[in-house]
Amino acid sequence: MEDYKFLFKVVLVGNAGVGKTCLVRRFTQGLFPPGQGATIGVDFMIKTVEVDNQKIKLQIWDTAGQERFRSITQSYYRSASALILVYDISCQPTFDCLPDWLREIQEHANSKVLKILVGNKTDRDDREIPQDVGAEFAKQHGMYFLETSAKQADNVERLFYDIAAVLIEVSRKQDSRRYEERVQNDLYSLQQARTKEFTLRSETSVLTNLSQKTIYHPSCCSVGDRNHASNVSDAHYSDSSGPASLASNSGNFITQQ
Ligand SMILES: Nc1nc2c(ncn2[C@@H]2O[C@H](COP(=O)(O)OP(=O)(O)OP(=O)(O)O)[C@@H](O)[C@H]2O)c(=O)[nH]1
Repeated sequence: MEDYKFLFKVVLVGNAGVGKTCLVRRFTQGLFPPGQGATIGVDFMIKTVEVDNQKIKLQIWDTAGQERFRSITQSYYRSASALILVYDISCQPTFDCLPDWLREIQEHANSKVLKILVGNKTDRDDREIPQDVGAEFAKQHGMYFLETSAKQADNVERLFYDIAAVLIEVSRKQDSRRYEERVQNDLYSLQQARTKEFTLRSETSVLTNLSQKTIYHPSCCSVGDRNHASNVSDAHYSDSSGPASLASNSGNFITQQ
């Protein structure tokens, strides 16, 4: 049986030809495939990594960038833990399309999905999008940012390991939030139960006091003036809400020590 502590689904999206498949194959198989053909629909690969001595299984979904597959690929966004949005640093149109991709993501992915912007093909010397422009775009849209080269294996391992590390952190926080909520709920129930028990006990003790030891003094009497005291059975109070409102009655109720 495979032992792993976490399983995360990571989905790559972005224009056709930006290098999504090459990034996945570089990471999972350690190679840069020559003459990589276009992806048809979706493809997936699995790689188990180790972060903080824990085995993490990454299920990596490589989607086709071509428009005609869009309705198929969109359906894979929903259950993704992380979405990697890739553009080609040497191809301006792939960067210009990013807002459209973000709209797609917003429409079809979970609102809490981890989003990572990747500028691929840094090995090329015909760069069209400066690094700081990519970084600024990522910042504006609450995304992590990294530039990579699938060809030269630059930052590819780092990309997936960083994602795994962040997802573990997010998952731990969710676990501890869930744990805190559970503790809060338990504490609340306990408190409710205690309050109920306490109210019952105080009601019982007030009633016991009333029936056994409490004497009534009209408000003109001084406390302890036993000459005016009568047994509780003579005490009258008009508030039908019972023992809890006794203290506010005009007469003084004094408990004999
Ligand atoms: N120079 C360079 N070329 C790359 C790099 N990554 C991918 N390529 C090339 O870019 C082309 C497209 O790569 P793919 O990985 O098929 O691109 P894709 O984004 O998966 O494309 P679709 O499957 O059509 O969506 C191929 O010719 C790759 O050899 C890179 O880091 N550097």
